Amino acid sequence: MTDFLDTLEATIRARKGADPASSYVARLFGKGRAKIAQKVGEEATEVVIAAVSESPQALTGEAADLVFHLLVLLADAGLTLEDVRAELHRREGVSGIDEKAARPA
Ligand SMILES: N=c1c2ncn([C@@H]3O[C@H](COP(=O)(O)OP(=O)(O)OP(=O)(O)O)[C@@H](O)[C@H]3O)c2ncn1[C@@H]1O[C@H](COP(=O)(O)O)[C@@H](O)[C@H]1O
Repeated sequence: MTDFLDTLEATIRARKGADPASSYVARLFGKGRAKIAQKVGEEATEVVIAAVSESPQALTGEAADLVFHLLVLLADAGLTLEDVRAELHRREGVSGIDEKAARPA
């Protein structure tokens, strides 16, 4: 699973500068960061709707759309899944409750 996400990430990165007539990802890159971010927001909203009122299959599809568009946004920002993995790894074992309590007032 992780390997496939790495492959997808590489495919997305390779679409920078590709022909927008034949590549959805190239078209998205061409629209710019704000439009890509907007798509992530829209897909997140669709995840929320599916989670509360649709089937598990619908939620799976919307979650896939969200992850895919998030990968495009990360690539546009020059970030990688490895950056996200490293951040999650850094947080490993730190309870969200403890982390929040330690924040400056
Ligand atoms: N995983 C995906 C993937 N998931 C969703 N989508 C597309 O994302 C779009 C989202 O649909 P929407 O209806 O929300 O968007 P829209 O109406 O097209 O866009 P708006 O006009 O609303 O902004 C659809 O066109 C989907 O086909 C994807 N497009 C591509 N991929 C992967 O990216 C690879 C590269 O794609 P291309 O760049 O198109 O070759 C593909 O081989 C796939 O592996």
